Amino acid sequence: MQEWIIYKEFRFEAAHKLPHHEGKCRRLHGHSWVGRIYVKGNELMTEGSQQGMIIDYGEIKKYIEPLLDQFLDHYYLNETTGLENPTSELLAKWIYEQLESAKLPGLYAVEIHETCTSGCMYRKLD
Ligand SMILES: Nc1nc2c(c(=O)[nH]1)N=C([C@H](O)[C@H](O)COP(=O)(O)OP(=O)(O)OP(=O)(O)O)CN2
Ligand SMILES: [Zn+2]
Repeated sequence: MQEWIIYKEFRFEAAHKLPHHEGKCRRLHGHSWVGRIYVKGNELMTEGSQQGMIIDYGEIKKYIEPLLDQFLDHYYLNETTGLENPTSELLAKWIYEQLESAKLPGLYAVEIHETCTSGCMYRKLD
C-alpha cells in the first residue's frame, strides 16, 4: 500500500470573539488566518492534465474560494458561520464539513492557524 497526502494553503482576514473565554479572547478581535486543506490518495492520475497528481492544487482551490468569498474573508465569523463560539477547533470542523458537502475528492483534514503560534487540525476517523 502507498499513499500521498497533499495540501493547499489558504489565507483570510477575519474577526471573531469567544464569548465563554475567561481572557482577552472574549473581546472582539481579528486574525490573519492561515489554513490548509489536506487531500489523500493511494493512486496518481495516469493520463490527462492531472497525470502524476492526486488532484491538481488548482482544483482544491476551487472548493475553498466560495467559502472565502461568502463566509470567511473579511467577515465576522460568529455571524457568518453560525458558530456561537468559533474556536479554531470548531472552525476547522466547519470548513471540513463545508468541503465534505461540496464533495471535494479525497478530503483528509483541515488545519487552521489562528496566530503564528496556535492552530489545530480536524479530520474524521474511519
Ligand atoms: N484551544 C483553543 N484555545 C484558544 C483558542 C482556540 O480557538 N482554541 N482561541 C483563543 C483566542 O481566539 C486567541 O486569539 C488565540 O490565542 P493565543 O494563541 O493564546 O493568542 P496570543 O496572541 O496570546 O498568543 P501568544 O503566542 O501566546 O502570544 C485562545 N485560546
Ligand atoms: Zn482569536
